[in-house]
Amino acid sequence: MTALKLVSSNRIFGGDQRVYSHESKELGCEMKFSVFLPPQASEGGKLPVLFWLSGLTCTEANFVQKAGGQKYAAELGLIIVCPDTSPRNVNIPGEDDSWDFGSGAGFYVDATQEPWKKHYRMFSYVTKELLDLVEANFPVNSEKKGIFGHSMGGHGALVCSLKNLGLFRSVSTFAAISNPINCPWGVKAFSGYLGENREEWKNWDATELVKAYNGPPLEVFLDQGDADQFLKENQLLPNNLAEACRAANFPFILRMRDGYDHSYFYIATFIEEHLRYHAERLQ
Ligand SMILES: N[C@@H](CCC(=O)N[C@@H](CS)C(=O)NCC(=O)O)C(=O)O
Repeated sequence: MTALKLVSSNRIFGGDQRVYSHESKELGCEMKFSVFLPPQASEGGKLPVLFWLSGLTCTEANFVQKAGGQKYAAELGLIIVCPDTSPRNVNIPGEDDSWDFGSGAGFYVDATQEPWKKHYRMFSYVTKELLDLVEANFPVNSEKKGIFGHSMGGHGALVCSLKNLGLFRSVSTFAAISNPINCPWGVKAFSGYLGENREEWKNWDATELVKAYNGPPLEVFLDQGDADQFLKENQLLPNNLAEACRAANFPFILRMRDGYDHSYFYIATFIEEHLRYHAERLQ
């Protein structure tokens, strides 16, 4: 396992907000991730861990700087790990050309298509390599893992939990891309990373995965602002996922938030509710 390099560490609410870098085998490049260690991390016990997956254009920094989650994670004794959203500087022609494909837009899938397939393996990176690194380096209770995310990262949280039966015990999303095979962002990303076979896309689509789910009991907490511009542009399609959950008897909570948009202002407003939700399920 590769060594972690400490990039920064700042005390906040009695815990430490850190950034680390490491050489990723899955992605074939140097990656950064952030980790919040609550005060309880220095008391010798093992703590629950949450993985936060960010949306398009983000890095490991957006959540820690804008969501305001540390205060509640410090109170609840939760470790929060935030990876970057794609490989970086891997010299693929055009990797930096769009904000919704390539750099900053890895979509948490394992690409099968040239020229992306060697590096764009964010699904395996998050659910195997990063998870192993976190368990080896921080005081984590490996029985108590949850995952949550925003927009593209909400899609990632759903897919990482629905495809890894039993790995994550709690899942929540803010403004998730809920049915990517039927929205412009998803069609663009899946065409590029996964090719033109739309049957294969279903293996990476939360709405389709819920229909086929055959794992241990799981509930998804879906959160959505009703003034979200991307909801209006049919990029998010939460009702398609809710409908699939209803039809499959898959437990879900859908909270619509009056007047909230897609931004981290919205996330900061409801982050406490999500962190308490995870803490309760990871007790
Ligand atoms: N770049 C896009 C917006 C992309 C966007 O809204 N990204 C969301 C995730 S999908 C985000 O979290 N942005 C970073 C931030 O708000 O800190 C635009 O200008 O329309």
